[in-house]
Amino acid sequence: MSETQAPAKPPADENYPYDREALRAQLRTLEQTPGVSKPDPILTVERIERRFGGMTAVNVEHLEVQRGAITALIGPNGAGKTTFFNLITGFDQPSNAKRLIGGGDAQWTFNGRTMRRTGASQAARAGMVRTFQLTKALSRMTVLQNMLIGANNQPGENLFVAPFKPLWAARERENIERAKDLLTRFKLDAKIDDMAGDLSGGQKKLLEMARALMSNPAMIMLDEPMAGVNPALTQSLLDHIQALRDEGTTVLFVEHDMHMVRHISDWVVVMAQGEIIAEGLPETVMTSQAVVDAYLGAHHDKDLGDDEAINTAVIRAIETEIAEEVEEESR
Ligand SMILES: Nc1ncnc2c1ncn2[C@@H]1O[C@H](COP(=O)(O)OP(=O)(O)OP(=O)(O)O)[C@@H](O)[C@H]1O
Repeated sequence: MSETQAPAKPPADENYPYDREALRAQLRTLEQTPGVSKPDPILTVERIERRFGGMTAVNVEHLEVQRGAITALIGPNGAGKTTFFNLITGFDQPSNAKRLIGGGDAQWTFNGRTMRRTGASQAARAGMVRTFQLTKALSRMTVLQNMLIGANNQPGENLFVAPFKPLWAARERENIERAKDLLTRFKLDAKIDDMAGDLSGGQKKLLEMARALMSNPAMIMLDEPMAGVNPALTQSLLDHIQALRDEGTTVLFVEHDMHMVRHISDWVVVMAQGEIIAEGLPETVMTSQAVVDAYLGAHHDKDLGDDEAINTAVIRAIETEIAEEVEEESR
């Protein structure tokens, strides 16, 4: 699909009015408290827990993600954001998962479908795909081969289709066409036959995003899309994310870059020590006392070394915000 072509709406969202301002106006009326109900949630999470030994990495009581919005999930290092992503997309299982005998009561509903112990490929088929903090482009495969892995109607996966060449050949052609359209859109078409390992860090991020879109998901979950991306590609990534939302894809992303969070998100969810501690509009939530305490509290007894540079930037961003707010109030 070229940038000028009308985008195909995901079928799951055909009734959603993709009007950003109307959506934002709706969100502005919501109470800014953890677990607040959304007008039209695509994802609703109930009581999901993940413990590693004696440590609770995730303990989310209730969270709703608004359909058609860009929601940022932020929080200090170790807050549980990636683990939460892993649980929701079936890359990990909750410690309180429902089992036949015993087990807990973790449950989440995606697009009207109840998920409990769903595997990653089932989650992707349900319309929920994710990217990873460290890009997972398969470096010894070409860019096109990487894209084809992202298609969820791979002919070889289906035992009934695989023996019938005309059927799978048609699907293969369809997938290649879609891959080419997406690569054009992400300006990677010239690299189609290159090895993925030869792409720059930023291009690998774009490839991962493009690959995730091969299955035309209703929701894309991006884990730190900006990490390691050079400034030249930053704007292009931001534009792509906004374009996805404008086409009706729900976006949930984890990010440490506060500029990006403020710039593109419609709603912000804040995690600390595994729990959702705040939710709200990007312009206000980051100045809430609970959020400031979570960021500063997580590090008050710690020497911030070089490897904590990202985190330090987050803290600085929040401190600047507070200073600006105090200055404004004193005027
Ligand atoms: N496989 C694992 N085994 C043991 N502990 C784990 C495992 N995965 C995550 N943890 C721990 O769970 C907690 C939450 O980690 P997680 O990576 O989800 O946080 P995060 O908010 O994504 O952090 P960051 O912003 O640094 O990526 C951390 O204390 C981490 O050390």
